[in-house]
Amino acid sequence: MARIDLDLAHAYRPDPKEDSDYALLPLTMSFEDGGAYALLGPSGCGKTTLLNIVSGLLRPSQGGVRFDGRDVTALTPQQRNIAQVFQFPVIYDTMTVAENLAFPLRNRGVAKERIRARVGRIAEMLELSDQLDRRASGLTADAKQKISLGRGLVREDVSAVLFDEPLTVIDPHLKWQLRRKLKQIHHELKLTLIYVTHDQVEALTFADRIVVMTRGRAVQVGSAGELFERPSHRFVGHFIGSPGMNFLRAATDASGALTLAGRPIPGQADGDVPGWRPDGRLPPGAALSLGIRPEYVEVHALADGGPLPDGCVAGQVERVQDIGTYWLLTAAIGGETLKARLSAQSHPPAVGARVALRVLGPHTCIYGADDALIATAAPGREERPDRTRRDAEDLR
Ligand SMILES: Nc1ncnc2c1ncn2[C@@H]1O[C@H](COP(=O)(O)OP(=O)(O)OP(=O)(O)O)[C@@H](O)[C@H]1O
Repeated sequence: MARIDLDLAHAYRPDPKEDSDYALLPLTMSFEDGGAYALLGPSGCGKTTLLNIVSGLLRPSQGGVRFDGRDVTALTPQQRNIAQVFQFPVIYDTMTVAENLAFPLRNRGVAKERIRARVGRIAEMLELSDQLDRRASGLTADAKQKISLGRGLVREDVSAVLFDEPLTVIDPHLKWQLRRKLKQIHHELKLTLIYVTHDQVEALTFADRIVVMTRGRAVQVGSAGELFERPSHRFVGHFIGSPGMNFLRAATDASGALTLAGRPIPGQADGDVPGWRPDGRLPPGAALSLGIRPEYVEVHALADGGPLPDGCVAGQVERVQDIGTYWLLTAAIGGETLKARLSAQSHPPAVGARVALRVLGPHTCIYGADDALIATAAPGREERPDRTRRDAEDLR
């Protein structure tokens, strides 16, 4: 196993000038020895490029790669001692399942007894034990991909195992089982795993740390809880969660108090809003964006002409959807919309009702004009770090 350090950029075209010429903009990042990582982002954001640079299939146009401090930039995947699992099964049809699993070990001259033990263990983990003597040619695509996963995991001496969307061909139910299985296998084998996916549920279930990428940039590296609670960039807030984070156009007045549509959000002067006190002074007179996840928006009835509760904005209910495990309420606030996830046991307000929506609280995030996080609630606020993993379960 190895610690992997990257300090690089990559452009497929020669002589890159603008950001858009780069598949990967300059980045510095480390994968800790024995960690389970996911590279997550939409199509074309640079995930495969990054994975291929780690494996040695691609040489970065700038900078380099270090394994345990050693410069491996010019080395091949074999020399780097990398195992890879691709989208589609790479196995030998004429061999049995056991022979396929044993292949990477036999290639390296591992002793027979050791091979038998390791193949037995991997087959057991992947529930392939009863198929070990079957010829691979007769197996389903799912079973073949399981063998590919097994071949990737069978060697104990690899620097890292890299997965490029390995569950694409897998049937949805089995996909769910395998995601959990891989997590369990990581805990047992303690291999460094890097897993490319565009599916947030897959990333959040599998990885301890997730690298969120967009347009050639790694915008945040964090645990599921960190990405959910404190997205460091608006893209992360939007991409993680179902639905993603709400963003409202906001500003600060001369004293640094937050305003929406030119009106101060009530309660800030006294610090009365429950759980809300920014962890730094907000710049006065700035154009900002207020981010709050649908899970954390509180919805209260609002009497005509009645005062707005602290930390709230006024809105009108546009839509209420029954999602099964929760209600999804959409409210109009001036020209913008805000979504709130309400408990399935609650009685949501009717469409057309005027409501107060609490947007300031312990989970509010404030973003600057460049979409980067500039403030959250100061410590001491209520934390719900397990939320994302639970949400990932809801989505499956
Ligand atoms: N061999 C190549 N030559 C030129 N451009 C490439 C090459 N491979 C990828 N690109 C471009 O580099 C950018 C990043 O591609 P990459 O395949 O790394 O993204 P990705 O996030 O893995 O996408 P996907 O999920 O669709 O595989 C894209 O704009 C893509 O068109």
